[in-house]
Amino acid sequence: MTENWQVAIITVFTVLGGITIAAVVSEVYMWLTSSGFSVRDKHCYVAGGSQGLGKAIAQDLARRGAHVTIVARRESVLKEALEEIKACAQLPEEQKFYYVAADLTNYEEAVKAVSQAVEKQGQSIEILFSVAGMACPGLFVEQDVPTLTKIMNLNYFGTLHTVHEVTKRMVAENIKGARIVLVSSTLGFFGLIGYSGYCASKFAIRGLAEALRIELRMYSIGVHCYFPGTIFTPGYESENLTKPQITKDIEGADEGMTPEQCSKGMFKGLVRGEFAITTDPISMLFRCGTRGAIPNNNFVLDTIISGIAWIAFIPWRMFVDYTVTKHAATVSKSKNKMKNRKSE
Ligand SMILES: NC(=O)C1=CN([C@@H]2O[C@H](COP(=O)(O)OP(=O)(O)OC[C@H]3O[C@@H](n4cnc5c(N)ncnc54)[C@H](OP(=O)(O)O)[C@@H]3O)[C@@H](O)[C@H]2O)C=CC1
Ligand SMILES: CCCCCCCCCCCCCCCC(=O)[C@@H](N)CO
Repeated sequence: MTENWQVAIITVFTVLGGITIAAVVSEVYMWLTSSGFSVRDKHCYVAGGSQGLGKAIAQDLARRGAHVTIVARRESVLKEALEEIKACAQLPEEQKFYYVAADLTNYEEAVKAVSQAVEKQGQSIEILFSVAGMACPGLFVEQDVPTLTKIMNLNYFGTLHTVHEVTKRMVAENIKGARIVLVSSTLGFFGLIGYSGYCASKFAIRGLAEALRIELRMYSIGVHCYFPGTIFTPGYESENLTKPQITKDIEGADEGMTPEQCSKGMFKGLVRGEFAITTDPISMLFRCGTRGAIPNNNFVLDTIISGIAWIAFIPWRMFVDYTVTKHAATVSKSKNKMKNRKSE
């Protein structure tokens, strides 16, 4: 006769086995439906490619045999970066590398940059990486509206200008294997103190990417969105100059990655055919927990992780809310002290 404990063991193994098989089937499904991500001989346009994440992506593109154009404002930085990118070329004799200096927040300049890149390369843009972005953290009431607008102007409208121009050309020229890769942030999944303007801009990119993923199927243009956590870049160093201490304290839980690690992980996701790409565990947890109707990267694992996330979000919320409340009490205490000192 089968004992109860035997039934229990058999049940556990059947469930675990079932989950494993389903996860493997989901993986095979991803593999079958992904058309890969070949950049060889293709014109890849990297907006914001002169430093940080954009430069690391451009270097990986060079290693994979692409023709690369990088775009940013400062010509001296572009020049130096281009040499570093060229040095990574897989086939230095055949690959072409150019830079275009432009301020992408200006629509006319963004459009002109695209046509200059196409002219220089003598080849239409087949893959677009829209990476240029900035964070200018601060407490909402201490920041002025022009600062908050500046963030949106680069992160959202800068992205929009280039994406719109490049997409129109891809459609008109019926480019085969065309892809658009947008860069949001883990803060495109959830809000955080000190990042109000930034979160809004990165949520906007997620919205744009989700809608375009569906719409651009009409023209067989693949759309992907990358959601990185902390990356150690020049941009990260400058955002730290204005970042409130409380924001630093909370985000300290995020280990951070180098731009090279991020780019490598992003390409892995692109090759797997993922729409929403994450490369660190915290961003993965928030991707699954806030996935809405976006495509899964593995139906079974994402569903299990989303369940874990919804439970993990409870202590997370308690922690951030408590930290902010405690911070408010400290601030008002020190304000009172100052007042008393003045009146003495
Ligand atoms: N670093 C981080 O912790 C994280 C970053 N991200 C996102 O990743 C992306 C890259 O970030 P990161 O590498 O840190 O940024 P960096 O500031 O290091 O690099 C930004 C790049 O964009 C260019 N750029 C900035 N403004 C403009 C403009 N108006 N017109 C044209 N080009 C411009 C810069 O060149 P120039 O100044 O010469 O114009 C540079 O090449 C951003 O979208 C960012 O929001 C997401 C999550 C975390
Ligand atoms: C449920 C479990 C919770 C686990 C702990 C979470 C830790 C908080 C992570 C906050 C990370 C913020 C990264 C910002 C990246 C970015 O976009 C800016 N650097 C702008 O460039």
